[in-house]
Amino acid sequence: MAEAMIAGIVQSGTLSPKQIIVSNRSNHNRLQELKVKYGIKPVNRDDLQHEDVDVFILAMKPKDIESVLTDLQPKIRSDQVLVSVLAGISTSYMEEQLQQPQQVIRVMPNTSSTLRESATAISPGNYTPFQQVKLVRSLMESIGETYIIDEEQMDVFTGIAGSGPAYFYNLMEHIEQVGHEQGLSKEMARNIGAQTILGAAKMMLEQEDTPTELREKVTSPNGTTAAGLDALNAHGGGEAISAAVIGAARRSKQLSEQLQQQTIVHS
Ligand SMILES: NC(=O)C1=CN([C@@H]2O[C@H](COP(=O)(O)OP(=O)(O)OC[C@H]3O[C@@H](n4cnc5c(N)ncnc54)[C@H](OP(=O)(O)O)[C@@H]3O)[C@@H](O)[C@H]2O)C=CC1
Ligand SMILES: O=C(O)[C@@H]1CCC=N1
Repeated sequence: MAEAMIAGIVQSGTLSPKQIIVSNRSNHNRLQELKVKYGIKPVNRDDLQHEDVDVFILAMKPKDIESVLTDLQPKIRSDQVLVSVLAGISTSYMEEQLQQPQQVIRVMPNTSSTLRESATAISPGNYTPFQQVKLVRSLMESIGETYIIDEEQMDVFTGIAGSGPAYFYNLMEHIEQVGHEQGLSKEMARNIGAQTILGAAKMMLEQEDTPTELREKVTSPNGTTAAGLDALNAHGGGEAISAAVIGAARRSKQLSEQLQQQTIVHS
């Protein structure tokens, strides 16, 4: 996810690559790869000059957050903003762990950040002034559309937009396969599938019509689309998508609850 954000931010010109300092746990080759590809500044974790950083963007796995915050806590000032992209990690959890009125912002981007087409949610914590929210929002705007939301909506946002690209890629895997089985080259099936998703997405964004109206305009009585939709519904197509969103949102909530329980056990 970090690479997707770096790619989008560098492309946008919002920051120069030299302003982006990238660190990780141990994979030096990966840092060098990012340096060659984007011109960012790689830094070993232990050599990071924390006082020089305006915005920390945390992009490790949720299971690693506790140790990262414990490590950061004595090294950061309360006016430095911590932005977390971690699924299921609440701002209140971060604030508690940091043991001072720390500026934190939770965001949920997606991998389409690479092409500056993310749908990114933003929820500030309790101690984050508006100016910092504005700053982080402008950074997130450089990788796509942004939405400031109540943090309680973050789980479902994650289920739709954070995880969502994978549902469409999964759909495309099926389209590629069935197109190929029915006589198209895989490349042709992939391209026409992707162009069809792109066209439908643009119709949704640029036309006033509801999804239902748009669907009905494609569907001639007793025609091909009706036959396709009947098959889709018979196989639980629509419900499957709802279940995917709910499953991902539930997992986001669960990640948060698990950490909260661990904190109670520790204290
Ligand atoms: N993938 C996605 O589409 C999205 C992911 N997210 C969130 O982004 C986060 C990262 O996911 P993803 O990019 O897939 O995961 P990856 O496993 O690809 O990346 C995790 C990175 O975190 C680094 N890391 C781990 N521990 C530390 C540490 N203590 N200090 C510094 N760096 C550390 C790892 O470094 P090393 O390799 O050296 O161990 C690695 O570079 C997750 O929390 C996820 O919820 C949010 C939105 C979308
Ligand atoms: O699968 C995950 O947990 C992360 C969060 C959203 C997308 N990927």
